[in-house]
Amino acid sequence: MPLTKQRPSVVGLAWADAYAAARDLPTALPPETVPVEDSRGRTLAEPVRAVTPVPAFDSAAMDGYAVAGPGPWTVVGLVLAGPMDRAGREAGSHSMSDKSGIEAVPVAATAHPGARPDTAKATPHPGARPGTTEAAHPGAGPDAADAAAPLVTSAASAVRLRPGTAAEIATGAPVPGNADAVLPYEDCHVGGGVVHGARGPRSHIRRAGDDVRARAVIVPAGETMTATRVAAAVQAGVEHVRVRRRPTVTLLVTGDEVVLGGRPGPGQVRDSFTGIVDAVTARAGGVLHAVRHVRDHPAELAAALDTAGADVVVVSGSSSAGAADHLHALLDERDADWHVRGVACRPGHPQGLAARPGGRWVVSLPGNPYAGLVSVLTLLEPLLNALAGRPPVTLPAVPVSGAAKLVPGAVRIVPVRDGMLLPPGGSAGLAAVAAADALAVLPDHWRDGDPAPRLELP
Ligand SMILES: Nc1nc2c(c(=O)[nH]1)N[C@H]1C(S)=C(S)[C@@H](COP(=O)(O)OP(=O)(O)OC[C@H]3O[C@@H](n4cnc5c(N)ncnc54)[C@H](O)[C@@H]3O)O[C@H]1N2
Ligand code: MOO
Repeated sequence: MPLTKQRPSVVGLAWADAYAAARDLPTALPPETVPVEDSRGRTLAEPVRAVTPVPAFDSAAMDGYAVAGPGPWTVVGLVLAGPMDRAGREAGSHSMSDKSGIEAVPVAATAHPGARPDTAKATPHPGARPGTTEAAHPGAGPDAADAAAPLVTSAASAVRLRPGTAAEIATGAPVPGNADAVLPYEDCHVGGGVVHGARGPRSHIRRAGDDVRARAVIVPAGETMTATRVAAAVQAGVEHVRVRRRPTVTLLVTGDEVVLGGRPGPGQVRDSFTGIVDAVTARAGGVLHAVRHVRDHPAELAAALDTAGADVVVVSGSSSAGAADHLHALLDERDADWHVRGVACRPGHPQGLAARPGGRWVVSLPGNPYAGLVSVLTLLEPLLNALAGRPPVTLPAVPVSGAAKLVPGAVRIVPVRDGMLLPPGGSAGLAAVAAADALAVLPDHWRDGDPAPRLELP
């Protein structure tokens, strides 16, 4: 850069105003519908509502016996977890006779091995209290498999137990209609096909809709989907969600001296920005579509700007006043609307944010790597958050300790670790910030121990 030009001074928009402009000016991209399984990291344009209640049906919370009326209870069958029509479809079905204690029930023609407690071997259930169980639960022995058909079904929602009867039941299986409770194996004992025990204070029945009612909001609009939220939505029968379109980013890496890969030769430097822009773009809900190297020639940069075809074009280098810095002139020629053109901060003051006609954005990063990182966090991240439809972020103010050389009329942005200032590096190096867990934005009135806005490092 020509040495005759004026020395750079820290002038420009206040840092907090620059951050707020990037965060508040853009409007969210339009919504689209995607399968819920693909929605992780996407921002909701509409709330996710339960399609089905959770649980979807009354189900057993414990392995044991579903009982109806006062005890003791004669065991009349076995209810397993599974598709509601599984037993009938797989094994053929018929109605249980009135003697069974169960009314109008489609049941399987073949018994589950060991389903009848009175034919089961006298082996205690592993979880049962010692001495309380004299007969076994399902799977007790092959002799039982040959026995006459008992109720073996998962269609228990259609099943109604008569008072004084019980159905052995698995956790998660649908509870027969008018069952009052499930007695866990541990709280009862079985002899001669009869369950003895007393109901405790809890029914051990999960009622349909206990967790979530149909149509209830599971995740509100504006929230970002996570793996946990996807799982909650899937559990409630959700198949598709309305999310904001992801903002797309193209990174134009300018500079004849910059190489995108390999070991730099004499006079060359290795690009520092691709990984940082990729990580922050993903964190903000966007997607880095393309990275292009652009030589220091105005026509080449002009062509790259005009063909980028992304919602946001990030240009590294070319932010300043040097003979090879063409970005500002090119954007002025293209009627760009500069919202930020220089920020009162150190490092990173030459950064900028412009809107091009047609709703596309340009973020200008200073070429010095630490300065560029500051600008990624000051302008690019809040811009992408807003385009992705995320709610505006108020940066946390976290106490910072140590000594810093403050900048009158501007902020100094410094690496911190566990709230302690680290020895500062220059604006061109990244080693100092590599030791940090965040950046602190120190105003010129900051004092040791004062809180300062915290920028999370990618
Ligand atoms: N006369 C003035 N000179 C400078 C000013 C000023 O206001 N007046 N500002 C200084 C500040 S502050 C910064 S920051 C830089 C900004 O420079 P540019 O954005 O124009 O970038 P370049 O001049 O192309 O490069 C600066 C420096 O960064 C290296 N660089 C560039 N791209 C990359 C990359 N992708 N990866 C790693 N390093 C990169 C480049 O090699 C240079 O060393 O201007 C000051 N000068
Ligand atoms: O601000 Mo420059 O961004 O000092 O290196």
